[in-house]
Amino acid sequence: MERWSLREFEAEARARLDPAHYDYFAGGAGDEVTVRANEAAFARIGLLPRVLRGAAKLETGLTLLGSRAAMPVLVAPTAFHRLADPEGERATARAAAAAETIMIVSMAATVAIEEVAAAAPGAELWFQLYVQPDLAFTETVVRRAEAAGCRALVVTVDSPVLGRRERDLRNGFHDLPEGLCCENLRDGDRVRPILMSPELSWEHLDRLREMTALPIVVKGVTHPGDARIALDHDVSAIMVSNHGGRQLDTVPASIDLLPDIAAAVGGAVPVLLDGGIRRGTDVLKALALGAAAVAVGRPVIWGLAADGERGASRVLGRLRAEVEHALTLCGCASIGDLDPGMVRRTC
Ligand SMILES: Cc1cc2nc3c(=O)[nH]c(=O)nc-3n(C[C@H](O)[C@H](O)[C@H](O)COP(=O)(O)O)c2cc1C
Ligand SMILES: O=C(O)C(=O)c1ccccc1
Repeated sequence: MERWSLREFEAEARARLDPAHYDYFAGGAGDEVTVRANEAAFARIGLLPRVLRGAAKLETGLTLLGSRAAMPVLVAPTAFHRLADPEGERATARAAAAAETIMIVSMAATVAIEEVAAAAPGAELWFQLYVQPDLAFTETVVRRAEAAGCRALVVTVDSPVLGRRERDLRNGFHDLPEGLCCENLRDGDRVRPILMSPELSWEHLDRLREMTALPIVVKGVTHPGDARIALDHDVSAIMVSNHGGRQLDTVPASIDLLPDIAAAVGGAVPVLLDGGIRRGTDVLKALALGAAAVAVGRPVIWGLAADGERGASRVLGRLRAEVEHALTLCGCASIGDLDPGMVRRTC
């Protein structure tokens, strides 16, 4: 099958995946209003290219919290990669290393963080954490991530409880198949369940701040007021995200939330964004509106399910090529040349 765009990988992945697993990856909460909004919102924003700027040499690289990335597109943390490919997160990490970008490894990975790091020596890895009510156990997970060489902690804060995903309920999908588990949750001879806790508060973030010297990224901020509070808690970056529409349904598209959050943060820390990025032009729109970089979730899974490590590599490579092409067409020599004046709301 020809794969000219990220969307074509989804069709191939769907044909190969167990339908219940496809639904788990693709689906979201409630009526999936937010899932659809994330992608649709990009189509309502236009790009205004600048001309005759003599931008010959292109530079798409950046440094984020001390990690180098060759493009402003990171791999978002997504769970259960071994449902998509037997190599699972090892394959994804190798693909991220080949694309010279950062992979945020999910706490719910089906390969242990140490093994992911060992499988992809060149990869820049960050670790996504759900703070567990048992802070001592949380600390053991943090220590593992540090020892494996992860360079930042991405703390997901949009999940005081898991979103209600009706596709999963309909399919009866609630457990990993025999032989797969969340390897980062091993505790002696058992594997703990990942707990979502409505009791989590900024105090837990402060405890985490004392626990580790790693930069902390808060993932799942949608309200500008929370972005301001996060700055008072010494976070190193803020990630605007509605969890790909999988938590609270009807949260607006993340790209539509970005301008207010970028204004609230005022450049104090980098603002990252995920949700609905499917094209290089989407990346440019997010950067023009104030994001330092974006992350992609589902497209990487579709690449992995379609063709393993090679598929994930191709997804990231295609996005990089699209970013370069769109930047050139916009008259930009680097991502720093993008500004809010280059985007226009079209409806
Ligand atoms: C199948 C799947 C699993 C996910 N698992 C996690 C997770 O373990 N931790 C987390 O913080 N976010 C998780 N997310 C959310 C992603 O990090 C990201 O916010 C979202 O996928 C971005 O939207 P996109 O898929 O449109 O790119 C998951 C998303 C998907 C689709
Ligand atoms: O499915 C998800 O979106 C997710 O974040 C998650 C949370 C806990 C375990 C597995 C996945």
